[in-house]
Amino acid sequence: MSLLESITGPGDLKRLDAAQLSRLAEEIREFLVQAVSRTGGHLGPNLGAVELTIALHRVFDSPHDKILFDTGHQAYVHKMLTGRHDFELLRQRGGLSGYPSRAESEHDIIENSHASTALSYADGFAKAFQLRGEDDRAVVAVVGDGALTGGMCWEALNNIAAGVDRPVIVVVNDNGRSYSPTIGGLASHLADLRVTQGYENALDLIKKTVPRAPVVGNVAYEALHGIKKGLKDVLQPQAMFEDLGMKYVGPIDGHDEDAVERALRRARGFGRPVIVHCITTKGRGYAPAENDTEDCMHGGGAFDPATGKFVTGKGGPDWTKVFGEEMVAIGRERRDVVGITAAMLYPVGLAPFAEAFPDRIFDVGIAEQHAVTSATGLAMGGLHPVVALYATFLNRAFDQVLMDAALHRQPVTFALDRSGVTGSDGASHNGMWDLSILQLVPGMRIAVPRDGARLRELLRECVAVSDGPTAIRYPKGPAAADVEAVGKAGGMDVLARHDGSNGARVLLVAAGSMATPAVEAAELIAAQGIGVTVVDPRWVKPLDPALLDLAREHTLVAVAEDNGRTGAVGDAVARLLRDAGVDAPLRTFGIPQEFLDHASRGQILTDIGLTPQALARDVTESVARITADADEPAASKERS
Ligand SMILES: Cc1ncc(C[n+]2csc(CCOP(=O)(O)OP(=O)(O)O)c2C)c(N)n1
Ligand SMILES: CC(=O)[C@@H](O)[C@H](O)COP(=O)(O)O
Ligand SMILES: [Mg+2]
Repeated sequence: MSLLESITGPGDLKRLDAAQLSRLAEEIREFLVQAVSRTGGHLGPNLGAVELTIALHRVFDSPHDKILFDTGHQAYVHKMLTGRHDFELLRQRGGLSGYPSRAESEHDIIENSHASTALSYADGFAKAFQLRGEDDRAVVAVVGDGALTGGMCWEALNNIAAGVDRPVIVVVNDNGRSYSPTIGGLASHLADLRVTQGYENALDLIKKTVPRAPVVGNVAYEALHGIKKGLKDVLQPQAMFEDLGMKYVGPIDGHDEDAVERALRRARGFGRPVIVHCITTKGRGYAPAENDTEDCMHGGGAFDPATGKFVTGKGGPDWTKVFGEEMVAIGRERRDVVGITAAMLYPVGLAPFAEAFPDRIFDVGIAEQHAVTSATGLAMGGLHPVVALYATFLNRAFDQVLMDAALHRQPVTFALDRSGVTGSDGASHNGMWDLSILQLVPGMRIAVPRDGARLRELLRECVAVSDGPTAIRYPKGPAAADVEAVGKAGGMDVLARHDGSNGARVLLVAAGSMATPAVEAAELIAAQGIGVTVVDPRWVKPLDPALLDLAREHTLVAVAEDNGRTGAVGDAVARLLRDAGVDAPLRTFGIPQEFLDHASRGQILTDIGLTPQALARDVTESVARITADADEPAASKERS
C-alpha cells in the first residue's frame, strides 16, 4: 500500500515523519498527474498546493478548525487528505466535484467557485466562534494571489484586521499567476523578480499582449512579490499589512512542508489576524505544467501524461474562438473598440485581440465590478469597450451594469462566454442567470446568437450601438453549425416552416443555442401533423413586435432558452403577449431555477428537457390538450 492510500483522514498525517511527508508529496503529485490526465481539471493549481495543504492539515484540526479554500479549484489535495482517493469520475456525474462539496465531506466548506470570497467567509466564521465562545477553533483561509486582486478580499481584510481578538489566519498562496501572470502594471519589474527562462517566456508573451496592465493591487502586489527576491527598495509587506492591523509571516517557501508548518504554528500562536505569505509554483513538479507559459495547465481537458499535450486541444471552445477572431476584425476597423478581461485573457478569447492591439486591451485582475465601471469610464471617454467575462461571473457586477453602464446609457458591450449550462464545473459555473438579470436593466439590449455566423453578425451590431449597453451571450463548447434562415419575420430569422394537416400550428421561439434543437424538434412535431414555425429572435431584449402577429396566427407559442426560466426570455415573451392582449397559449422551456449538480452539458440538457425529442414531446402534448379543450364545448353540446 502506498503512503497516500494509508491516509484516510487528516489524523493519519500527524504520525508521519519528514521522510514520509516528502514521499507523500511525491505520491500526491504522481496521483494528480495521472488522475487529471484522464479526466481533465485544474492540474496546475493543485500541483502548486501540495505541501501547503499537507501542512495545513497537520497543524489544524479540520473540521473543528475551519480550512477555507478561495475559488476551490486547488482543493484536490485537500480532498485526497480527507479520505477521497477515487478521482476516476472527477467533475463528472456520480464522481467528485472539482470544488469543495459539503455533500462529499465535513471538511469542505465553500462550494462556489467564484473567486475572492474566502476571506469574507473567514471573517464570518471568526465572529461566530467568538460570539459562541468557541475560541479554540481556528479559522484559516487559503487565497491565491489572483483571487487577492478581487475587491471582496480587501473588504474582508478591512474587517478581519479590525478584529484583533479574532485570530483569522490568511494563507496567501502566491504563485504569481491567475491564469496568466497576475500582473499589476509591474511587467518590467516582474522581469527582475523571476529569472527562470519559463517565466521570461511568459513575460515576453504577456509584455507583447498586455503591456499596460493596470495597477492591480499595486502596493499589495509589489509587497508580496518584491520581497521575494529581497529587493530592499520595495516596501516590506509587513508594513502594509501591519498598517492594516495584521501580523505578517513570510515569505515562506510554499514547497518546504516543514517551513510552512512552522509558519502556520507561529501564526496560530499569535492569537490575532495574520497573513502567512507562501511562495509557490503553479504546476510544481510537472515540467509540462511548469513550462506552460499560457497558464501552467490551470485547467483543461484530458492530456497525455508523458507530454502534457491535451487530447482534445487546448484551444478552448469554438464559440470563444469565433468571438476572438471577430474582435480582431472589428478592432482593425474600429480604433475606438477596446477589450477588457478580468484575469482571463485566453479563456475568454481576447488573446488574439491583445496580440494585434496591445494598447487596447486591459486586464483588470479578478475584478469584474471594477471591469464594468471602468468600462463605463472608457465609454464616457469616447471608446467602445467590450467586457469579456464568463456569464456567471457577471452576476457580481450587476449593480455596476445597472447603475453605471445602463443608467448613464453608455455604449459598453458585454461578451458573455460560457452562458447556459456548462456542466462539469458545477452549480456556480452554469451561466444560467444573465438573461434573467439583464432583463431588469433599462436600456440594455441583449443578443443571443444561434451559431458562429450570427455571433459575428450580432457582435458587430452590438458594437454599432452607441446609446446604451449591449450584451451578447454564447455557450461553452463547439459553435453550432450555421443554421441559415428560410425567411424573415420583422427583424427575426425564420428557421423553419412546416405545414400541418390537423389545423394546429406551433410557434417555436428558439433563443441562441436552442435554435438547432428547435429545428430538429419542429420536424418531429410536424410528423404528428402539427404545423410549426421556428423563429430565432436574434435580439431577446427588446423583443421584436413582429412576434405578436406571429403569435396570433398559431395555436401555441413555445419559447426555448439555455438560461434559468425565471425572468428570462420566456417570461419576457409572456409579458409582451399579455401587454398586447394576445392570449395565445404559451409554454416556456429552460433551465429549472435550481443549483444543478456537476455533470456534462449534454447530460444536463437531457435531464432538463432541452433536447429535440423532449421539446417535441412536450409541445405535442400541449397542442393535444389545447385541441381537446377547444373541442370540449362542442362535445358537451352534442351530449346534451
Ligand atoms: C469571480 C471569478 N472570476 C473569475 C474566475 C475564474 N478563475 C478561476 S481560477 C482563476 C485564477 C485564480 O488565481 P489564483 O487565485 O492566484 O489561484 P491559482 O490558480 O493561481 O492557485 C480565475 C480567474 C472565478 N473563478 N471567479
Ligand atoms: C475555476 C474557474 O473558474 C475556471 O478555471 C473554470 O474551471 C474554467 O472553466 P472552462 O473550462 O470553462 O474554461
Ligand atoms: Mg495564483
